[in-house]
Amino acid sequence: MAELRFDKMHGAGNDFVVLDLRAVERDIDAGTARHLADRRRGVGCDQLLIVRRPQAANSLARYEIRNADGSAAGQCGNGARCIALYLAMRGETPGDPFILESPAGPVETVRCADGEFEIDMGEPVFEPERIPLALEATGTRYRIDSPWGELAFDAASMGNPHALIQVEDIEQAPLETTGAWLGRNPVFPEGCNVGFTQIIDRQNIRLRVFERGAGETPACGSGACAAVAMLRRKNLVDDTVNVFLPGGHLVIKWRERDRVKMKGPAVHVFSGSLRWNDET
Ligand SMILES: N[C@H](CCC[C@H](N)C(=O)O)C(=O)O
Repeated sequence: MAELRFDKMHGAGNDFVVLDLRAVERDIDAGTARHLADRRRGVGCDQLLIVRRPQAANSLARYEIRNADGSAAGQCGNGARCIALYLAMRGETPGDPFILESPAGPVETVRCADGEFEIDMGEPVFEPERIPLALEATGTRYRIDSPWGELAFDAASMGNPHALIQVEDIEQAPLETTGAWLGRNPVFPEGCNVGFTQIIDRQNIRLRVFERGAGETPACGSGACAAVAMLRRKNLVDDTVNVFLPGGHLVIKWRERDRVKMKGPAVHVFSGSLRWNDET
């Protein structure tokens, strides 16, 4: 029998099981991740966040991400804020900005006066081969034939792949059909998180994301970063944008050729421990 202590947390409703494995270097395989993420047989979450000892001298901790389907992910914006809160709750964070190591590279974290966290999420990547996306843009967008007709989208990486489809009415966005279809289409060799956005004005957008390995989540931090960068690059929004997702509100800042800053909430819900027969 295995026993694991965990913390249940969320960032704008995107929920996580946090496992602090800094003292016990053990792997968490895809099957274990799926078990922990199972909302009936396990604890239940969109992603599993595994806290590891830092590798870089100037970082507080390293984190790994597993989606609910057990697949590994390269970045998790809402998760980064939750790890920052997790460390702050243990009195491990200094007053000034501190570095966390994500699979996509270092992210700098600041606790704001209102208790939220601002994370420097790094630079967005637009080159298709680095997303990766096996498609060339036609004009300023990518176009692909789908069962529902031609689909036009933008694409970028924040350390994980994102596509963005603009819609007139976010409530009617076809996440479970078009979103699911594009997210596992072979043009994205590693799959993709598919965002649907309705632009309200230059400082406000609505966003829903069908996430790779998790389905529609209440919020997606890296997806919000990618969406603002893609829209800013086409001069459809300003440098600072309120992103309204079903689970909450994030503030994203990006100037061309700069790093994306994301500000948002993090909540600790409960701690617990789980025993199960890990030979399953
Ligand atoms: N919810 C996360 C994204 C998880 C990314 C994962 N779905 C993938 O890239 O496979 C966020 O707040 O950024």
